[in-house]
This record gives sequence, C-alpha cells and structure tokens, in this order.
Amino acid sequence: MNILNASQIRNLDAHTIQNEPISSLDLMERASRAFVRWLCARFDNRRPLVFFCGKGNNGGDGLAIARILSAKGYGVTVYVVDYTEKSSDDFSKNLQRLQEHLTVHYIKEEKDLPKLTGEEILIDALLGSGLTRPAEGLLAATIETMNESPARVISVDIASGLYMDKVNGDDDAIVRPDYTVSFQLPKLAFMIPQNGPFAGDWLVVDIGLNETYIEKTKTPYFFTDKRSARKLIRDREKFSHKGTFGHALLLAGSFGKMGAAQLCGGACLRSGVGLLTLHVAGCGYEIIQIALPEAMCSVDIHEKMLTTLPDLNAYSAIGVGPGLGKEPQTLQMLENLIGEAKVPMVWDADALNLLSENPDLLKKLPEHTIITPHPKEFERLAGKSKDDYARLELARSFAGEHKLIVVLKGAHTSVIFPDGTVHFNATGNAGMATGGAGDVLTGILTSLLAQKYSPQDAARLGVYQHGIAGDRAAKARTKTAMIASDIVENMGW
Ligand SMILES: NC(=O)C1=CN([C@@H]2O[C@H](COP(=O)(O)OP(=O)(O)OC[C@H]3O[C@@H](n4cnc5c(N)ncnc54)[C@H](O)[C@@H]3O)[C@@H](O)[C@H]2O)[C@@H](O)CC1
Ligand SMILES: [K+]
Repeated sequence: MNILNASQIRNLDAHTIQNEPISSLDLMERASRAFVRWLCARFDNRRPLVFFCGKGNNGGDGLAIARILSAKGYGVTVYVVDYTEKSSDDFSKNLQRLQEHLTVHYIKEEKDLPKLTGEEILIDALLGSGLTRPAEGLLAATIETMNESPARVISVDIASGLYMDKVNGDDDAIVRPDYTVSFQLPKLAFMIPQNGPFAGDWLVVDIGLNETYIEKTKTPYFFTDKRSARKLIRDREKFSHKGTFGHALLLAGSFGKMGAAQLCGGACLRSGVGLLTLHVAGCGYEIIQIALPEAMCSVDIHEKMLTTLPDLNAYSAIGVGPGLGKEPQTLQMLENLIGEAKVPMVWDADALNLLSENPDLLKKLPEHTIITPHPKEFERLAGKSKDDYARLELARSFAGEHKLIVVLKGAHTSVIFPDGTVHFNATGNAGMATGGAGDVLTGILTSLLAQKYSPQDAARLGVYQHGIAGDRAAKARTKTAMIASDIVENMGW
C-alpha cells in the first residue's frame, strides 16, 4: 500500500472529486460515515461524546460525524474553536446542517473551554492534513485540555498538531489520542517511533478515494499490510522436494549464547527451508542436536566460539550473527565469509557490531546483503541522528551507499532498499521487544533467501511473518509474558 505525503493526498482528494465524480461535501459525508461505522462497532451510546472542531475540513468532518452519531442516539456535545474568522465551505455547510438539530458551543477564549469529567469520549477534529504550522493560542489550549483529561481521545484522520510527513518541534502542541481513525491511507507520521504517543492505536478506514490514482502516485514509502504480504508468498508446488526449498547455513551462538543459535535455527526451520545446517562452537553440538533434531550440525574447531567456516558450497543462503560474540577469531571468520560467500546473506547482531568496528569490512559486504540492525546497532554502523525522521533518511542513504537491504527494527520495522524505497511493516507488537526476537527474524530471513526469494521480497515477507507470529504469541501469552521461543512456536501462515 502506498503512503502519500500531504500534498499528494490533497491531489488525490481533488482527483477523486473530479473524476468519480463526487462533490467534496459528499466525500466528507462518506469519510464521516466510515468513521462512525468504526466508532459504533467499538463504543455503545452510554458515554457522552464531546467534539472539538476546527474550522477547516477536519472540523467539517467532526461536525458531520457529530450529526450522524446524534441521529443514532449518541449523546453529543460540540465545541467549535473559534480561532479564526475563516472557515472552509464544507465546514460551513456542515455547521448549518448540524445547527438544525443541535446547539453548537463556541470556544472564543480559554475560559470557554469545558470542564471535563473524564467519563466522556473526546473527538479531536481540530486540525487534519491541512496543518501548516504549529498549533498555538486557543488551539494549543484546547489540545492541552484534551491531553490533560483522563477521557479517551479519538483523533479524526490525524492527531491535531501532528505533521503528516515531517518532524514536529519538541514543544509543539499535539493531541495524544488513544485512537486515530485515519482516512484511506496510513500516514508517514504513524511510522515514526517518536510519534508513537501522537498516533495511538491507529487504523485506516476506506473512504473510496481513487485507487488507480493512489497506485500511480510516485512515493518512496510503502506499507506492507496483509494484502501486500500475501502477494509475495509463493505456493509450495505439489511435485517439490526438500531440495526445492534450499539449504540454509546459520553461523550463530557461542559459549553462554547457544540459545541464540537455537532460536534462529528453529525459526529458519519453521519458515519453509528444505534443509538447515547450523555451524556452531564445540560447546553447542549437543545443545543443537537435542534442541533441533531437524537441523544438521557442523562443529567449529573452537570449543567456545566460531573461528572457521565450513565448506560453503552446499548452501543456498547464509545467516550470521546471533550470539556470535566479538572475539578477534570470529572477526577473522567474518572476513573469510565476505571473501568466500557466493550466495545471499543476512547479517545481524554481533556480526553487525563487528562491522561497525571495522568499517573496511562494511565496504566489502556483498551487494543486496540483508542487514537487520536495531536502532542502537544502526547508530553504531551509520552514526547518530537528531530525530527519527533523520534516522530514516540516514538509513536510506546508507542502504544506497552500501547497496544493502537495511531492516531497521522497531515498531513498524522499516525495510529499506538500495534505491531508497522504504516498506514499513504492519505487524508486530511491543511484546516482541524481548531478548532473542531478533534471532528469530534472522532465521526467517535466511530461510526465505535459501528458498530463492529475492532479498527484497525475503526482507518484506520475513519481517511481516515475524510480526504475525509475534502477534499470535501475544494473543496466546500476553505481551508481557511472551518470549522469543513463543514467536517460533506461533509461526506459519
Ligand atoms: N479534501 C477532502 O476531500 C477531504 C478531506 N477530509 C478532511 O479534511 C482534512 C484536511 O482539511 P483542510 O485541508 O481543510 O485542513 P485542516 O482542517 O487540517 O486545517 C484547516 C486549515 O487551517 C489552517 N491551518 C493550518 N495549520 C494551522 C495552525 N497551526 N493553526 C491554525 N490554522 C492552521 C490551514 O489554512 C488549513 O487549511 C483532512 O485531514 C480530513 O479530515 C475528509 O473530509 C475527506 C475528504
Ligand atoms: K484531527
């Protein structure tokens, strides 16, 4: 799914209005009805709804939503923040329609702000995608009132005060919603870690904007949702055999960290690979043979760490890094790996830390290798960034400069291609912020590479599948109690 910027969304609205054709007022009505469908499915009419509306089209949505919900028997109170003389046409038309049924209250100065009990549900329709500058004065005071109330807050389209596609100032007044019900497309702002409090639990409702136009609009940003992930999956042919699905090699684990090898191996096996060999330190031999009977084991000459490579000819993909440690002999093995590997690879964890300490090695990493840093590992590799938008830009240029597939891990993990394309992931949850979850991802990605998925498809699909398994694990065990092996246990699509 494409993620468009604010001006592209404006053009998309205009295109839909002109070509469907539909009047802008009817489009607003359609958007409002989509919002209402979501709200009614979630909340019954026992709690009072308090609307805070601006005077643009976001406010117009708020007024239309209030009218529709009031007709459905919800208790509705509407405040219009009278911060400007100007208002949009569709706002004015909806104001007129609403006033036929309901008294609208105006907030002309701060003392007009209502006292909230906390029992209400607050609807934030002050500012939407039309935001051009930080919210100030009466708007900022209204935002503060919403944020200070313990009441639930639902933002229409996007939290008021949050830019859709660029960084906000540290002191900007921005609504902190519990939910954002956004129209048609996810917004770039929702993908950015520092915006977490300003997106809440966000979701997208379909308002029938022109699909062809969306597909045609050029953007570097995409969202891997269920539909786009499904398109990447290849069926297992009836006449296939284990050779069809490749032979993966994992270089993982060291003394005290054999669990990393086990998690990564388990995940690799459960993502469809034909054969798996784990190359492990001597101390890992029995552990792996017992823990993963389906895997083969190649044993290093060193008892505690990996120092040498097995013959690489047999393998169709290689994953390296989980639990490796950073000993000089292991670094030597990585240097040899770069020289000898002729198949696609995934580099993770300590393999990345060793890379960041040896920038010359980084330059030699084969093109289209997948690297899977978490933010700290990425910082060690590429340097610090002043904010999360800047980090995303740095990751795009890093991927381009080194011709790597960068999987920047976190909520909405971003998969970044050398051409600067970014695919944000839809699945996963905070329960996955637990030791070993990254090792699981490395196993999945190596398995998909071994099955001859392109590095781009493997990265997008693997990250999606990892998140789905994490979501199932959280459902089964809760986000708090789930551990990385629960992710492996819940794999499969
Ligand atoms: N255009 C369309 O066809 C549709 C628009 N929709 C709604 O329209 C919204 C966008 O509406 P608008 O473009 O009217 O913009 P907004 O309603 O977001 O903002 C209204 C106006 O306020 C001004 N403004 C910007 N930042 C401000 C600030 N910090 N303080 C004070 N004033 C500020 C701008 O002139 C802006 O146009 C979307 O978020 C969505 O909710 C939906 O109804 C769906 C259809
Ligand atoms: K809003």
